[in-house]
Formats: sequence, structure tokens, C-alpha cells
Amino acid sequence: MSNGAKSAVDMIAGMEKQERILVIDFGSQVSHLICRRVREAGVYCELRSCLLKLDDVTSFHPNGIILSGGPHSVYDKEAPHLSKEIWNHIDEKKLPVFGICYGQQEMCHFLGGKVEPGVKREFGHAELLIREDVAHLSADGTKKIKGRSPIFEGISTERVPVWMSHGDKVTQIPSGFTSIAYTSNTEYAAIEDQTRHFYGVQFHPEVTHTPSGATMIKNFVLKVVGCKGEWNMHDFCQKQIDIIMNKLEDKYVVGAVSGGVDSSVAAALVHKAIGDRFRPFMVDTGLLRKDEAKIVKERLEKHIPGMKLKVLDASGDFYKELSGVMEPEKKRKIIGRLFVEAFEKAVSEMGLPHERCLLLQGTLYPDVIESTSYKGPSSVIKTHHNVGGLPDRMKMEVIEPLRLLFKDEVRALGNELGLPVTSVMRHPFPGPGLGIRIIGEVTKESADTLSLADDIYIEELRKNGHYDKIGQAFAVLLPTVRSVGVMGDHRTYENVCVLRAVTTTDFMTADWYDMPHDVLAKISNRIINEVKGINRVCYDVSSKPPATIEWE
Ligand SMILES: Nc1ncnc2c1ncn2[C@@H]1O[C@H](COP(=O)(O)OP(=O)(O)OP(=O)(O)O)[C@@H](O)[C@H]1O
Ligand SMILES: O=c1[nH]c(=O)c2[nH+]cn([C@@H]3O[C@H](COP(=O)(O)O)[C@@H](O)[C@H]3O)c2[nH]1
Ligand SMILES: NC(=O)CC[C@H](N)C(=O)O
Ligand SMILES: [Mg+2]
Repeated sequence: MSNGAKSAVDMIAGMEKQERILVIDFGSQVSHLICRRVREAGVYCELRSCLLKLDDVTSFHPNGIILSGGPHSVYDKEAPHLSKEIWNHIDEKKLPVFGICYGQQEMCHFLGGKVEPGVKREFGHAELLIREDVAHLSADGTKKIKGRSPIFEGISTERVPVWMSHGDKVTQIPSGFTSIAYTSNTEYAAIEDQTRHFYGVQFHPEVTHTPSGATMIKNFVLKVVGCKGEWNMHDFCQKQIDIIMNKLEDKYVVGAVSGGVDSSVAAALVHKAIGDRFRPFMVDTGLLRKDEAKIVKERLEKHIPGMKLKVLDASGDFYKELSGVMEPEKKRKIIGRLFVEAFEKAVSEMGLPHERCLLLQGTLYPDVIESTSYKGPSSVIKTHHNVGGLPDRMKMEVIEPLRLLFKDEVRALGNELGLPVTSVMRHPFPGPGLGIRIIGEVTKESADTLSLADDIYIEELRKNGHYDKIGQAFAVLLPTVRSVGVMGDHRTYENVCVLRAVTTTDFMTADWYDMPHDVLAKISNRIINEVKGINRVCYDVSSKPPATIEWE
């Protein structure tokens, strides 16, 4: 639901004193992973577009800067560059810089080196050879010693597997730089200017295909920049509560809470900050998991003392309006509209002063990155599904307390706030719920059937130790398909249920989960025996792409 614009409540204000790294995005597909690695090193960081202005840099107060990779070639006419003012500021403030791939090329290009189209494009694994004889000043600055660059400290081998993805090549390094590692393809696989604390690598240390990459980024942040690495969820949580408390003074916040990770954590945080001026509500669409509204209400009220979750039963409207509708996009539109109507009804029933009321949104950092990062020529923009349109239509200001966090940081924040594991580690559940898992027309009967099958499936996954290994699992019902079966010597002619389970890191791509046959057998047996109306169970072995995770 993010529009990427600044929220009404600026969640960063008040955090100025903490150490921080600015990651400048030149359009790489994996720039966000640089942020992940920096934060894993215990240092707060943000990703900003390479089109940023000097003011954006000075107001961020970075301790160091990382330049990402990108699809352009630095010598192209339309290639993006950091402005001269920013480079001057870097010089003036003596800010350490780490350039990755395009970032390294950009640094060399600007500082008087040379970048040219390479003879050989390199995509994939390469072997990096670390130089052990780089001249350095000793820690006390008194004598010259020989050893490896601080970027490579703690890496146990001299030959390091790294991931390459480039066509251009640095052919001449700027004065002051020296090579600190090489590959068979380039002398300048890693370079440094010790005096200015400038570093560059041709490969990608941010991806997991470079196993020691996280160490290199950590070394830059802690050893070169000199950060202490003390950013942690406990302090972050406390600071965010203070910020919300101070900014909201006498305001009210209404929040649509689904029981999913994001909305539950956001709700817990805002409740901690403003108590009963936060009014959470949940819409029972009739398309939720089995007993979901009841379970979510009990669970949240138990773990967030004092919170009262209002449940609005709108299931009748959903079944009525979906009756006879087969087409997936039509169903989604109807569901989206009914959600908004239910929200409006819930808010108006609360009778709060409209001008003092904000809407809580569970926007996460990937959504913010998507709308603010630099889009290079070959970048793919993901489609973010959501319930949509609410703040515009309701003309309400929004508060997005999670907009600086990645999903697993949200989970860590949930732990910090005392939410149970069942809340913070649960698989995502889409807003349209069973509505897009009943293929074709949705009825109360099919929703009841599917929720029973889904419940058995999830229960068995938990019992057999598979739930936490899976990114998302659910059952799908095919009410338009009937199959013949035999039960107790009788002919049956009933529905087919499909089980889906995928592993994924970001839900943009996914692999089907290799489920052991004995577990499948148990689940199939239970569903066919316990759920009336289903006589056949199939397992979905399609990956995304070309399939999607949901069926509609
Ligand atoms: N049944 C519901 N009642 C109230 N709000 C809902 C409901 N379903 C979805 N929403 C709202 O829509 C938002 C988007 O849903 P989405 O599924 O993306 O996130 P989530 O449910 O918070 O987390 P998760 O990704 O773990 O499911 C939710 O954060 C919540 O504000
Ligand atoms: O809140 C949501 N509202 C939606 O309309 C919606 N559609 C898909 N999803 C979830 O998005 C992820 C990717 O789904 P697909 O591979 O089916 O596109 C998966 O996690 C899906 O469950 C939704 N979430
Ligand atoms: N991954 C990158 O940053 C690539 C940089 C540049 N486009 C090249 O091909 O060399
Ligand atoms: Mg959800």
C-alpha cells in the first residue's frame, strides 16, 4: 500500500545521532542486499537514488558511503553520475567510500582512472586472489608494514570465490590507488586508496554467491569507516515508540489488522506508543483461514495487554457480491472495493474526529526502495499486490512505522514487542484470502470446505517440522472440476484440492517445496477422510516464474 511518499510521521527524525551508512543506488537489481549486509553488521543504513542532491547527503549525516552496481556503462552519454558537489563533500568530510561494480567504475571514472568495454563479459563465479603484500601503515601510524587490505581481514583463504556480473573493466586506476586483489580476468578486481579510504571491487560482495562478501562489507563498515556496529532492534524499537509518542500528541490512529506479520507488528508498536488512542479493527471477509478472526483477536489481545481488536463481520457482503463471478481480476476488484467499504464503515462507527485521525499502514522498506530507488534501463519493477486505494479515498494521513525495515527485521521487532512466534513467523496470507484460492466462483460452502482442508494441511506441516522450512503453504480448491472416486464401495463425484508449498526469499521468485512422500500421504489421507466434498488431492510442482504463487 506504499505510495513511497514521505509519511505524515517522519520515522527517522530523532535518530540523527546514530552512526549510519548511505548506500547510493545506481540501479542494480541487488542494491537492497547491500543494505541488508550493512544492517547485519549492526549499522543503520538507507538506500538512496544516485540522482540525490548534496542536501540529501548532508542531511543524512553518513559516516561512510557505498556505491552500488548498475546496468549503465560509466562512459555512456546518459549514464548516471554522482554530482561534483557530492564528491567535494566526500573529500571535505573525508568520508570513506566503497564502490561495487558500477560503483567502482564510477569512482575510477570520476577520479581520473579509465573504464573501457571489457573484451570478455563476466557473469557468474570467479576466483579472487587476495594480495598479501599490500603496503600499509601500522595501526599506530609509525611504520610501513606489508599485509592484506583491511577489507579482507578475517577471510580464511587467499583464493576467494566471488560473483561477477559485468561487461566493462577498469583498465587504469586513479592515482593514489593500488590493486589489493585480482582475478585471471582483471588486475583490478579490488582496489584501495588508503589515504582517502576509498575502496572498489569489480565483483558483488552483497550476494550470497560471494560467501565472504558479508565479511568484506562488515570490514568496510567497522574497520574502515570505524562504526561500532551497535544498531539493534531493542534500541530501535524504543526509539520508534518515543518518536510515535512525541509526534502523535493527541492524535488517534486507526489500523486495519489482518493478523499477518506486518500489521500485527505495526499494531503492537503503535499501541505501545499511544495506548487506546490506537483503534485496530479486522474485517472478517468470510475468506480467512479457519477460525482466523477469533484466533487473531484472542492472540493479539493476550500478547498486547490493553489492546482491543474490533472484528467487523462482512462475510455476508463478500459472499453475496462474489456470487456467480468467475474471473480472477473481477473477483480481486470486488474484494478490494468491499474491503474499503468495510474500513470506512468501521472508522465511521468509531466516531473519531477526522482531522485528528491517522491511518496505520504496514509498508516495509522493500516497498519504499521500489518507489524511490534509481531505475536503470533493464530494471524490472515488481507488482505489489495489496488491498489498495484506502488513504486516497479516505483522505487520511498515514503512519508507516515499519517503512525502514526489511521483513525479517519486522519479525525481530515483533519478538522485541512480545508477540508470539505464531504471529511473527507465520506465512503471509493475501488480503483476498481464500477468494483467490477457490478457483472460479466463491461460495460460503466452498470457503468452508477449503478452510478445513487448509487447516489440516498447515497442522500437519507444523507437526512434521516442515512449516518453518517453507515460505508459504496453502490449499487450493477447484470447485469447477469434479473427479470420480470410490469411498466405502460407493461412487463419489467430488472436488479436487491442490496443495501448494514454496520456498522463496522475496516472493518474487519461488521454487516448489520438495515435500517428503510420507508427509504428502498423511495429509492427503486426512483431507480426503475428514473433509466432506473432497475426494482427490494433488501437489503443485510449479515454480515461479512461470507460475505464480497464488492460483489467481
Ligand atoms: N482481513 C483483514 N482485516 C483487516 N485488514 C486487513 C485484512 N486483510 C488485509 N488487511 C490489511 O491489508 C494489509 C496488507 O495485507 P498483507 O497480507 O500484505 O500484510 P499482512 O497481512 O499485515 O502481513 P502478511 O504479509 O504476513 O500477510 C494488512 O497489513 C492489513 O492492514
Ligand atoms: O496482500 C496481498 N494482496 C493480494 O492481493 C495478493 N495477491 C498475492 N499476494 C501475495 O503476494 C505474494 C506473491 O504472489 P503471486 O506469486 O501469486 O503474485 C504471495 O505471498 C501472495 O500470497 C497478495 N497479498
Ligand atoms: N553489475 C554492474 O554494476 C555492471 C556495471 C557495468 N554496467 C558493466 O557492465 O560493467
Ligand atoms: Mg496478510
